[in-house]
Formats: sequence, C-alpha cells, structure tokens
Amino acid sequence: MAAEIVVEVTKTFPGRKPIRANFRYPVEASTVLILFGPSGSGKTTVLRALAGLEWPEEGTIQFASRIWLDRAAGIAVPPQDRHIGYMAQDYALFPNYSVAGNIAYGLSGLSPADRMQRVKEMAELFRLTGLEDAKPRELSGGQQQRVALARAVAPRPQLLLLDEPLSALDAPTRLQLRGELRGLLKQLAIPSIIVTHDWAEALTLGDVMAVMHEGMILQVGTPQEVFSRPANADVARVVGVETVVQGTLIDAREGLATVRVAELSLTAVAVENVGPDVFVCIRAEDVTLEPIGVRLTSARNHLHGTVGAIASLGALARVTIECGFPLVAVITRSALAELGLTVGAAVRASFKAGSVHLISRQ
Ligand SMILES: Nc1ncnc2c1ncn2[C@@H]1O[C@H](COP(=O)(O)OP(=O)(O)OP(=O)(O)O)[C@@H](O)[C@H]1O
Repeated sequence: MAAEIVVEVTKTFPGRKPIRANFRYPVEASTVLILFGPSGSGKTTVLRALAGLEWPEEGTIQFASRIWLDRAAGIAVPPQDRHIGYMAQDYALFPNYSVAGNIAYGLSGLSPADRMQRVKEMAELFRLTGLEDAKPRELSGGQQQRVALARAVAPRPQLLLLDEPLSALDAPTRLQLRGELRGLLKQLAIPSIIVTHDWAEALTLGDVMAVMHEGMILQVGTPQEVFSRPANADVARVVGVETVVQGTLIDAREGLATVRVAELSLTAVAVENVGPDVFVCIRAEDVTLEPIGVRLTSARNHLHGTVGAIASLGALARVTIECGFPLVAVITRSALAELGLTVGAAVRASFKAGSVHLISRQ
C-alpha cells in the first residue's frame, strides 16, 4: 500500500469555531497537495499543525509509517524531529544573516565542508549564485522567496510545507515564478503541501487538492476534478471556477488566442508563456445563456448545446450545458424561467474572450 498522510485533528482558538480537518491521501516523492480555501478557512492552522507549530487539542497526524500526533495515546513529536521544511507566508528570513547564512541555518548537523557544499548546491539550484553575501533587504521579492525556499529544502526534509509561497510577490513575478516553482518541486522530488487561495496557483502547482471552508475539508481530488466537478454548492462557491477542460492552443495573434477544446474552437485573451497544452477555465457567472437564434451579447464565443443538468442554488441555478464539453453557467431562477430551460432544452451559451482563462499544463 502506498504511504499516506493522514490528518484528523480538531483545533479550537478561543471564541472561534473549531477547525476540524480530516483528510488522507497517498503521498509519493513529488506529490504536491494544495490546501485551498478562502481567508480564515483554517489552511495555515492545518499546515502549522503538520509542522508541529500548532497543537490541536484532539486527533492524529500520521506521515507514512510515523505517528507525529496522537492525542489519545499522548504522542506529540516535536517539530525538529519531524524533518520538515517549512516556509512561512512572509518568508521569515533572518535579516542579519547573509543569503548563505540563511540557507545554512538548518545544516548544523553537517561538517563545515559539507555545509559549504550544500549551500553552494542550493545557491546554484535556486539561481542565487553571486548573492551569497547579500542580506535579505538587498534582494528582490523573487530572490527572497528563493532564499526562503532554499533554506527550507537545504536539510533535505521528508516533507515540504509552503504557506502562500507566491503571495508576497508582485503580479508579473508571481506569474513567472508559478511555473518555475512547479518545475523546482518536481526536480526536488520532496512531497509538498502548499497553502493558497489562488485558483490558478492550485491548477498550476497541484497534483491533489483539498478544499477548506470554515475549518472543514470539503473535498479532496485532482485540481481539475475539484474545479470542474465540485462535490457540493459550498465547494463550487469556494473554487468559483466550474468549467476546467483540457485544450490546445493553436494560434495567438493581436492579443487573442484560439484554443481547441474537443471539436470546438474558442477565443481567449492571449497570455505569455502558455501552450500548447492548456487548461481552459471559465467562471460560471461569466457564461450568459440565450435562446437559439437570438444574439443578445457581443461576446466572442457562442456555443450551441443542450441543458444537461440544473441544480438549485437558492435564488440562483447552476446549469450544465452539453456543448462538446460540459460548460457550467450560473443564472438567476427568474432567467431560468424566462428562457424556459429544462433538461434537454436547446440553448446558446456565450462568454467573452476575457472570460476564458488559459493556464499551462506543462
Ligand atoms: N493564534 C491564533 N489565535 C486566535 N485565533 C487564531 C489564531 N490563528 C488562527 N486563528 C483563527 O483561526 C481561523 C483560521 O485561521 P488560519 O490562519 O488558519 O486561516 P487561513 O485559511 O490560513 O487564512 P489566511 O489565508 O487569511 O491566512 C481564523 O478565524 C483565525 O482568526
């Protein structure tokens, strides 16, 4: 049987709703698990509990064959014995240490020669060569992020925990480092858990994704599964992107990209550094439904299909259109009635090029 991470914990902060996180998944060398959810849902608390920096009052945490926490049995392995690499959201670099000093921080068990060698390797891997003597304040945000990552992985941890690793960066740097981070994690081959509330990050970085909401894990699956088949209305609301399909970028010119999905051709706003294999992501509220034969919107994409399913979301309805791929729209119940939509009805779905988000699958 494959090694597993098992988390079944309850942590209560005074005056707050308890965080009850239960999940398990098989872990292999380069598996990246995304802990996804809105601010305050409990992601950081779960990550810190795994690191041994937060102590749940009840429950168990198991990593492969090792039990790190078992409240009932009185087992509580301290952080330093878990062999974990942890990177906090603000990086928490030591301001008075150089880059080399920061990277070497967790290497006191090595001989001076081995420590120097490891720092050199890390500097090369994380493109920090030449900056070894610089202090953190002399570095760009992206360089600081790489130092923090280098420090976390230098002791060769058996599990890497990254809390919002890209959130402190400006948008262009974040976009560039997203792809780079995925490559690095695969190269390092250390199982990782990444906290994020950014769905593009979840799709780019994750092999498995756990969705958190109000202290509970609501769904665990591949990112594509979770985004395109949310287990319930809460997950759908949390992830907010209900259509995720695989596509192929076939052309990009004058700011617009043409993407093939199944037998269809869609127009998206072109983005740099993606393709040819992409995830095509469309938020349900960006899809407009119209009667066949009437063109009400100026959107670039118009697809003919039939209604596959209708689910009630209170005042709203979630409508799945079969149009070559399952496309999800969220419309008001009054719009549903006006359009006379029932399962099997013909309908046209429209959405703008700017509503089609392309994310690299490489
Ligand atoms: N040390 C603490 N003392 C009191 N309450 C806390 C503490 N740490 C977290 N909480 C509370 O626990 C809940 C979950 O917080 P947590 O930081 O785990 O959420 P999160 O999903 O990581 O959010 P964010 O993305 O904003 O960091 C919040 O209501 C938060 O206020």
